[in-house]
Amino acid sequence: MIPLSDALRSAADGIWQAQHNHPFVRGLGDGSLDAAAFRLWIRQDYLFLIEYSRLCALAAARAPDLETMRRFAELLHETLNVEMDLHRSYCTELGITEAELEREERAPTTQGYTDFLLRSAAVGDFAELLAALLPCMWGFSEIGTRLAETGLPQNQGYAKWISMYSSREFTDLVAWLRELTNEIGAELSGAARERVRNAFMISSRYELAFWEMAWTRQEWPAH
Ligand SMILES: Cc1ncc(CN)c(N)n1
Repeated sequence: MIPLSDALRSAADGIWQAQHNHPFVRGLGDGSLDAAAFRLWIRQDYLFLIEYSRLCALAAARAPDLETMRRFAELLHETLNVEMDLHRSYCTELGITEAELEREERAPTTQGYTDFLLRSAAVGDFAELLAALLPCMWGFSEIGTRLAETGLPQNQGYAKWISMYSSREFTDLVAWLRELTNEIGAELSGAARERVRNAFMISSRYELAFWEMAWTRQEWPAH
């Protein structure tokens, strides 16, 4: 039987291709992305990563064995310290202050996506949690790798973004997550496989919606 991660990637191919073709992603790749769209993305993604860290912590807590627990603890550490550090350094460069970040509220897409991820972790089984998390890691890795293959843009900030998500560490984490998904997938019944597929599709749609949110600058009036 086809490994579960390949089956999921294939089911979501249309959504993933739309991400590769999205003007925000293309603009990162060729350096033409409007700085205002990137600023909005950074602020919202910082809020996303706080909730995503909770998801990694829940994944560690619900992991079926010690090795998986250790790997999710590592992913949590990487997210809180490496990935969020990158965002903090962008904020400094772009003149976004800590106070501004603290005032930032989750836009509906960020809210919907993070609520979905944490709901999957709270009421789904471990396989659903994993399927909801997988597009977050794999999608960024695939995008970063493809953009790196076409050469880094002149814009240093966007080049740094691409280097982070195409890095060896990030690619290795995705390879491990895919392996874990394939192992767990081999044991799943038909109904459980369907729930896993649903979770993967929903996260993939939210990934696409997240680029769109930043591209169309879905900002909300401060109250
Ligand atoms: C929305 C989103 N999805 C995934 C990633 C990669 N951790 C991210 N930074 N932001």
